[in-house]
Amino acid sequence: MSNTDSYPPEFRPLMSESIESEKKTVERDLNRSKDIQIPVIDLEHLDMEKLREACKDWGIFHLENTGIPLTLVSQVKEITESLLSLPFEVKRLLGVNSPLSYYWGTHTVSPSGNTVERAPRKSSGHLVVMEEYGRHVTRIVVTLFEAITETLSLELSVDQKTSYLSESTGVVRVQRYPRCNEFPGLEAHTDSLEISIINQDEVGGLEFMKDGEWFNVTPLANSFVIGLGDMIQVLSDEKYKSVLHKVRKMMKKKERYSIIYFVYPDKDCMFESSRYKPFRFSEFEAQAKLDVETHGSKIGLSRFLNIP
Ligand SMILES: O=C(O)CCC(=O)C(=O)O
Ligand SMILES: [Fe+2]
Repeated sequence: MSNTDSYPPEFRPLMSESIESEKKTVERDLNRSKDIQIPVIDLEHLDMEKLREACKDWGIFHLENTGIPLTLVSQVKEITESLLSLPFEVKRLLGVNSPLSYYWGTHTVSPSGNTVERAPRKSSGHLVVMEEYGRHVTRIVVTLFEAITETLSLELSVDQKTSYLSESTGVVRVQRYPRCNEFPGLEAHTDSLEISIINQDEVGGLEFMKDGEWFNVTPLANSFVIGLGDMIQVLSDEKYKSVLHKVRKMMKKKERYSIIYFVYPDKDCMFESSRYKPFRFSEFEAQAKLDVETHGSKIGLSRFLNIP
């Protein structure tokens, strides 16, 4: 199926190129990230020691047995695909009052193609499904956050918990990466938040850095990928690290979809730790945004280091 029309005009020339020759593909494959088995955490039967190790040594892991009905996940995938495959002009022009936004490029990571438009609310049925999905991922992230703070022996009051992990900030973002040789892609970054829940499809392409090397996150059926963000790094006083990750630029066979849930601290939440100057989350966000606008990419936590 040719669905070039559903992509922004500036991406179409990249997509119409034929997928490069077998020889070039082999050369490129030699430079590819390595395969590795990341930890698999069972949410229903949480092994706290395994979780601690996954957070300390990896910052990224698969989460299984989450209690999300598989039919709900399939419905969310179907909605994602149907919304994103609408003609670009339709997505750009419709639904100005919709709560859904549409953008292309990587505006939170670098300013490339950062135009933000509104996308259509396709039907209220879609909204019901997305809300149900939102409730599940919120439940999962709250459970996981509590367990992570337990592995750190952090005793947080209810107010502190809801400030560090503010449920009302949660957002589900659906992303699509075209099938092509070289796409502007998602460059290496850490997420400016607590925890991300990534649902990547079977195409794969998510990569992360560990001990200075890039590795693939091989898709694992019926599970999610959990990534620790910058605020877990601060909260844990660097016992746990936010994971540097990116998405491969070349999708050889198929376009790729990912459905991600991001959840942030409250804007006023104060972070204090031995390594960083005290800051409010809103200050961190504003600095990250400014850095993306002025330097082309996020600088992140090193901006807040507590160097005497
Ligand atoms: O698409 C993905 O799998 C990851 C996306 C991501 O890391 C992000 O949007 O911050
Ligand atoms: Fe990310």
